Amino acid sequence: MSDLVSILEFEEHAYKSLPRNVLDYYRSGAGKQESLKANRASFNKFKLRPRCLRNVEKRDLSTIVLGHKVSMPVGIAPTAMQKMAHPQGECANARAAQTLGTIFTLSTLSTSSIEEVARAAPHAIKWYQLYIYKDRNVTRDLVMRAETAGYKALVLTVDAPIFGMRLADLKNKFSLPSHLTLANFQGLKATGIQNSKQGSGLNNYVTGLFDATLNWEDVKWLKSITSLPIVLKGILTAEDAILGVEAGASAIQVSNHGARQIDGTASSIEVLPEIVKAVGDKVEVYFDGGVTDGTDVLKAVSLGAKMVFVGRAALWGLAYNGQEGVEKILNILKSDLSTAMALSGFSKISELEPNLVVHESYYSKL
Ligand SMILES: Cc1cc2nc3c(=O)[nH]c(=O)nc-3n(C[C@H](O)[C@H](O)[C@H](O)COP(=O)(O)O)c2cc1C
Ligand SMILES: CCCCCCC(=O)C(=O)O
Repeated sequence: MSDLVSILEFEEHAYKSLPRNVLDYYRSGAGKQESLKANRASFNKFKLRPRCLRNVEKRDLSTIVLGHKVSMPVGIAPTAMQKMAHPQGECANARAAQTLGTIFTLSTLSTSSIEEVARAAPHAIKWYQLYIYKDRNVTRDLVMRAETAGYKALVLTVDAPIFGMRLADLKNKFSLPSHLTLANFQGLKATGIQNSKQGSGLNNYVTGLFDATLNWEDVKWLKSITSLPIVLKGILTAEDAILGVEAGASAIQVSNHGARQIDGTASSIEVLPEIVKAVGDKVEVYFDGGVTDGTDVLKAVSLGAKMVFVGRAALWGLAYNGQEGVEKILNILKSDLSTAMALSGFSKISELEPNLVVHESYYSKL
């Protein structure tokens, strides 16, 4: 059992143990990384208004997401190429989600295949994150494979028509190590991702294969080829959230992609209230970005997020010691959330309300 007690300690450990090009790929944001800093720092702009004397002895953190019961409103966001963190990569991460009874989202750019992950964690609630390829037959095939393997939702990432400006990756000529592959594409050449001669190998790959013409018609097309619910991930405005609902999305994931796409956006937590106000009565709203403890989760859920996802935190757990490390970070978030709920006067997730959280400006206006 590790003696690490917080996500930040797992992060510190990963900073010391991962090879530099891998660490830089995982930790970096785009551009000057202002949004990256804001994702974490902005949680402190929202203050809790804890209530007292409300019998919080027994607490239930479970909730229902797209019809599936999860043990807590914290799940795992898609992150690419997890075998760079640990040899068991996505399979270990998914098994940890299975142990904790929560959602694991598999990236299109995974180093374990759709089917391998399904076999490794048959009882986990698995969602499949989709990037749309220029060749729609490639995309259609991924969707069919995810359906057949028992994934319960498609998470369409909509904030990545092209690659963000990630300076460390450019400098490092980031490449996927030669012993690893993008496991969903065994038959396809992973154009440019390995052994990059110039710039980020991932950027070279994305520029060659991803479809920058992507638009709202493609969401309708996706809906026409699948019976799975569609989650739109990467929405940052009420306008797009409304278009998403009109296009048939079942849920909206508020996210700035861990601040890796465009720098200069507001933090995810600052954006959340706008999206909840626009579509929160029509579809489920999820959240990711900068979560490192239970009070972050408590604030996001109180502001209307049905589910909160962590990206980097799970990678730091994976880098520490695979499945066990991810279980540890999920358990930390769970017990931290339980404590934060008790100390705020709440026993059930469904009781959490916007009134528990105020923007810091509230106190200066009194
Ligand atoms: C190393 C890394 C790889 C990522 N890969 C993907 C991906 O393949 N697909 C995707 O939709 N989002 C991807 N994301 C974004 C995450 O799903 C999520 O939005 C973000 O990590 C949340 O912020 P956090 O890392 O602060 O928790 C990635 C993020 C990181 C850090
Ligand atoms: C067009 C963006 C593709 C990035 C692929 C992996 C990812 O989402 C990330 O590194 O972030």
